[in-house]
Amino acid sequence: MSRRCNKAHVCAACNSSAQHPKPQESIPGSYGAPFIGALRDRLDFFWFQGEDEFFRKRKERYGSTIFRVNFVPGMPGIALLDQKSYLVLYDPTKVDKHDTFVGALLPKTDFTGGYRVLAYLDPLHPKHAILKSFIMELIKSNSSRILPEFATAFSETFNQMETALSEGREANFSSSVKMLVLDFLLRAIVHRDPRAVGAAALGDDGPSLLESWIAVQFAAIAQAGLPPILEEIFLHSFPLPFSLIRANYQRIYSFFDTYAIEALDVAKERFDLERDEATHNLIFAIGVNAWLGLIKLLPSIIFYVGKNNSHLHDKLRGEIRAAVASNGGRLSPKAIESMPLVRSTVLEVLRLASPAKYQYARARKDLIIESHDASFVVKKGELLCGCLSMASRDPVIFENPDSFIPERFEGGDGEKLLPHLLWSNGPEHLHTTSQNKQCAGKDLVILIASLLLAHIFIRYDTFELVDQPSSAARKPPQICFKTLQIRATDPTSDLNWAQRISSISSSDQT
Ligand code: HEM
Ligand SMILES: CC/C=C\C[C@@H](/C=C/C=C\CCCCCCCC(=O)O)OO
Repeated sequence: MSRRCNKAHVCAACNSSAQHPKPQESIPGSYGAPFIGALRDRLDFFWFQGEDEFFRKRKERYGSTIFRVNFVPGMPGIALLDQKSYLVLYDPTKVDKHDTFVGALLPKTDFTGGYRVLAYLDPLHPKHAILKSFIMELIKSNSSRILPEFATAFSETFNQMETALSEGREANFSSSVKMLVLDFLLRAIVHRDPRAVGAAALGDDGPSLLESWIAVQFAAIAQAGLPPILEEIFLHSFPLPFSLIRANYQRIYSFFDTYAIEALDVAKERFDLERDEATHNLIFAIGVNAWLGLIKLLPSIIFYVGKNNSHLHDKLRGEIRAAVASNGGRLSPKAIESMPLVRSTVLEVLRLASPAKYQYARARKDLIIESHDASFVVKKGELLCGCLSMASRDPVIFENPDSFIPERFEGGDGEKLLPHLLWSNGPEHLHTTSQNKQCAGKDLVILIASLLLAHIFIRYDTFELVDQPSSAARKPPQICFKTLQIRATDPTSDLNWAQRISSISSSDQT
């Protein structure tokens, strides 16, 4: 339940109709001396403070959730850290999303076949609606494949997890999720198993090919876990050339060009897209938009549920198994819709750990932007940067903003918070369209994350995670299973529950 503001202003959070405050003289903060200021901020961001402290310290120093600062790799902009100012990023009459997918960082189009792909286009661009509609159509037309293909990929992965644990090896989900998600996406949307024998097969190389293409393309803002001096000199100081990964990208392109036959036919016949442009857009949508987001989100789901095991596991297990049982033992779309705690848990993880941490845009005209207690003038063309992890913890909106509360989004009070859940580049209660920049996979993401939890608590009674070593602070945490407590076989069937559910899901088209 959001708390009432007690400040004199128009606030989206408490909907009061008080007078707008007069815009303050200037936005607090500074960019520092040319080059030096940007370098200092970059070193603070990556090394001396880290992302969270970087913004938290400046918010306290300036006494404002809106301030000027240099964003990595070195672009001056205006940070938006509260839920009120953040909403300007979603107003196409006020902001221009052209070439702001990763702020002012603009990888060469060599990485995407010479095209500026969908994620970099403003909704007013003539190609935006066509390309967005193409991706949305692929998700919609493959909806019947989502549940069975996820069930198969899940089962393959967790058979490996169980084998690793039984042999005393590490059961690293952060690593195995990369193949799980890629297998699932390519089988469901491209209709081709990446490891099926063929001239353009990816084999087991899919994840590493994608990682190399992403790492070089976005090196300037990546954190590779190298020693600071090496990372600063070789990754953050100048753009890396496409030639470093040309051969790898060619393999990815060949796979899609050879096997994405139905998808590329849809591109041509329904949207009149040339094959080459459609292929590069499809690769980016699957490889960056979908795969990169999901391989970060799914381990976070496991981490947050795993670290809160005991009572939450009992409640999730009870809800999931009851929903499946009341749907004829089928993990059907209807069963998924009967899991309010699963959905709320997924939304809470997306609030606390959204994989897309920043949203950028440029002021389309001179603007007044407002926080909960101040307003400022922004000049046309200035870069705005929404810091999602701060806005998602706005204390004006969320009770106990830093706490993981799996029930937070359940029931009537939970529904009232949906306008403040911003992970998909738009409020959760609104919908993706070809005219906005909200995530094309918004509903698919929540379905996939819900399926992960459902399959976990169908196959296992509970699980434990290996504690994170503190020394791994700078690298992304590795989520590893310590135990997977398999559910007892069902006495009424010669199949155990996991096998039953997988077989039913694969044949279940309802
Ligand atoms: C956890 C996973 C995901 C997260 C956190 C996420 C989040 C986002 C965000 C924040 C944006 C807007 C980026 C910007 O313009 O600033 C976006 C755009 C997009 N997402 Fe996702 N997404 C995820 C998964 C997916 C999936 C599974 C798909 C399916 C193909 C997808 C397709 C897209 C596309 C095509 C766009 C560009 C939309 C446009 O430019 O209008 N995403 N996503
Ligand atoms: C991290 C991707 C999360 C969700 C995908 C989403 C939108 C992403 C917006 C910006 C991410 C740009 C890629 C940055 C990669 C940096 C290297 C790394 O962290 O691995 O689209 O659906």
